This record gives sequence, structure tokens and C-alpha cells, in this order.
Amino acid sequence: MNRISVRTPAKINLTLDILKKREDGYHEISMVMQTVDLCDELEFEEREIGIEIECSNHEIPCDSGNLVYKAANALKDEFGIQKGIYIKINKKIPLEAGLAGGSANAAGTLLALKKMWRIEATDDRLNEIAKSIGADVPYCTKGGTMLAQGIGEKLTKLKDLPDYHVVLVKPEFSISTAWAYNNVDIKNIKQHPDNEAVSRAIEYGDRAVIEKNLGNVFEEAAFKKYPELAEIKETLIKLGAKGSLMSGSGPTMYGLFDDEAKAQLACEHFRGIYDEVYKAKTCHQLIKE
Ligand SMILES: C[C@](O)(CO)[C@H](O)COP(=O)(O)OP(=O)(O)OC[C@H]1O[C@@H](n2ccc(N)nc2=O)[C@H](O)[C@@H]1O
Ligand SMILES: Nc1ncnc2c1ncn2[C@@H]1O[C@H](COP(=O)(O)OP(=O)(O)OP(=O)(O)O)[C@@H](O)[C@H]1O
Repeated sequence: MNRISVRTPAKINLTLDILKKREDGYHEISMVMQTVDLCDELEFEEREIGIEIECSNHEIPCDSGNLVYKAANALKDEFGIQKGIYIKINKKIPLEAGLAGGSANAAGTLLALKKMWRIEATDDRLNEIAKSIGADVPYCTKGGTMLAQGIGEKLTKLKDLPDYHVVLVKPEFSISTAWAYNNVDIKNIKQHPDNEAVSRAIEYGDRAVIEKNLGNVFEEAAFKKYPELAEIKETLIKLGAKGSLMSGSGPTMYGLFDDEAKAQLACEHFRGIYDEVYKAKTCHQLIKE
């Protein structure tokens, strides 16, 4: 097998809670994550030597700064792989959006190259390698509905979230993950999301409780700096979303719809205002070709 293609899905956060800051600067978190079928496309082709990357988005580095490079290089180092690889990235997931697009690409690379290079690795070892690339990468190697704890690497599979149409609205500005973590006043978080209630509601497929309990502790500081985020949330609800939240470190706002026609109308409304508006569906399988 000398060619593989994979599609790597974005994630949204149904909840995101910060518990404490650790000595190493990272934060202990607890969050429920869900993949949606807004995907980047990655193609892998065997080469004699080196790691060569081509990307449809020229803002993204194609050298060792690319998370895909880091993933390929980590596997080469860890397992003494001598072969080279050419990776083509067709970017669809917006950048610095809170949707873990780069982490998803890195996870897709780990899974594709593990297969191509016939690497035998335990789940634990692969999880360690994934974590060394980024805190969201372990989750992205699994996808679906998961509770993620630790810095994001301790994963508990939950029952599949009931299906939703998801409208994603990414305003023009970006929010860096480091900024988001640095701007949460951990001791004075007004409302911690109730991860237990959400996990239980997912277990019972109780949509109303899930929708009522969406929560992200990054919203407060982000809404203060960018009041338009709160307006997007309000409009999503007005247009029929059953729940709305900022994903991850933001700034993407999403709405969960049970009615596709309403989701479509909401999409059309926001497309008149913003360039990066997407209609997706929740999904549970990592989509491979
Ligand atoms: C906001 C989330 O997307 C929620 O899923 C993640 O926590 C961020 O995951 P990520 O982008 O993969 O994070 P990394 O690339 O590992 O780290 C970027 C920066 O975010 C901060 N960071 C990240 C994860 C974490 N649990 N605590 C942190 O404080 C650190 O300042 C770190 O330097
Ligand atoms: N393959 C990649 N795809 C996207 N960004 C990448 C990639 N490799 C490196 N990067 C760099 O990582 C930065 C942000 O990545 P990404 O778009 O995944 O952020 P994000 O959606 O905020 O992620 P998260 O939700 O994990 O915080 C960008 O500045 C980009 O230059």
C-alpha cells in the first residue's frame, strides 16, 4: 500500500470546564467532545526519504511547524522508520477556530502512517505520541462522543450523541488557544458546566437536558472581548437552534438543530454576514476512504 487518503473531522465542545492550572503551565480540564462531518482531506504517498508537505492554505507552514509534519516525524523517530512520505492537505476546517483542525490532521496522519508503515503500537503508546503533539490530538485519533480529562488525553467513550444538524459560524477574527487559557480567571468561574449531567443525558439520549447544559468556561472572557459572539449565539437560538455554544477556545459559535430546514435558513442568514459559515452533521466514525 503506497497511497492512502483520509478525511479528518473537526470537533465541537458540548462542554469545557477548567479545574486547575498545573505546575507545567497546562490546565486540568474536563470536557465532552463531538466530531462533526466538516473535514479536511489528506493524501499520503510513499517516498524514498524525507517528509514533504503541500497545503491548499498558504497561511499554514509546510515545514516542521505543521502538525502533520510533527506526527509523521514522531512516528519515524519512535519506530525507526527509514521511509519518506509526501502529504497533501486540502484544508476545509477554518484555522484557529476552536475546531481542532490541525490536531485532527495530526491524528489522521498518525492513523494513516501507522497503517502504511505497518507499525505495531499499543493504544497507550499511540496516545502518548498523540499527546506529545498536542492536547487535542489523542481525542482526534478516536472521534465520536467522548469525555476528555487530564489535559485532554484521558478519554472515556460515551454513548453516541443523538444526531444533530450543526451550524458553525466563524467570525473574521481568531482566538489563540494560549490567549484563551491565560484569560480565564479560574478561581472566579461563574458557572462550571455539569459534565456529569451531560454524560448522563447522553447515556439516556435526553436531548433537552443535553441542550440545556451546553457550557464552556472560555465564553465569558471571549464574549467580553468580542461582544458579537454573544449576538451570534442569540441569533442562532432565535433561528431555531436548540442549543448554542462557543467551541473550544473559540471563536467559532455553533448551533445544534434538530430541524435541517431551520439549520439551512440559519446558514443562509449568517452567510450574508460572514465568509466562514458551515452546515455539518454530528458524526461518530472517523471517516476514511
Ligand atoms: C481548547 C482545546 O481545544 C479544547 O479541546 C484544547 O484544550 C487545546 O488543545 P491543543 O490546541 O491541542 O493544545 P496544545 O497545542 O497542546 O497547547 C496549546 C496551548 O494551550 C494551553 N493548554 C492546552 C491544553 C490544556 N489542557 N491546557 C493548556 O493550558 C497551553 O498554553 C498550550 O501552550
Ligand atoms: N495541519 C495544520 N492545520 C491547521 N493549522 C496548522 C496545521 N499545522 C500547523 N498549524 C498551525 O496551528 C495553528 C492553529 O491550528 P488550528 O487551526 O488547529 O487551531 P484551533 O482550531 O484553534 O485548534 P484547537 O481547537 O485545538 O485550539 C495555526 O496557526 C496554524 O498555522
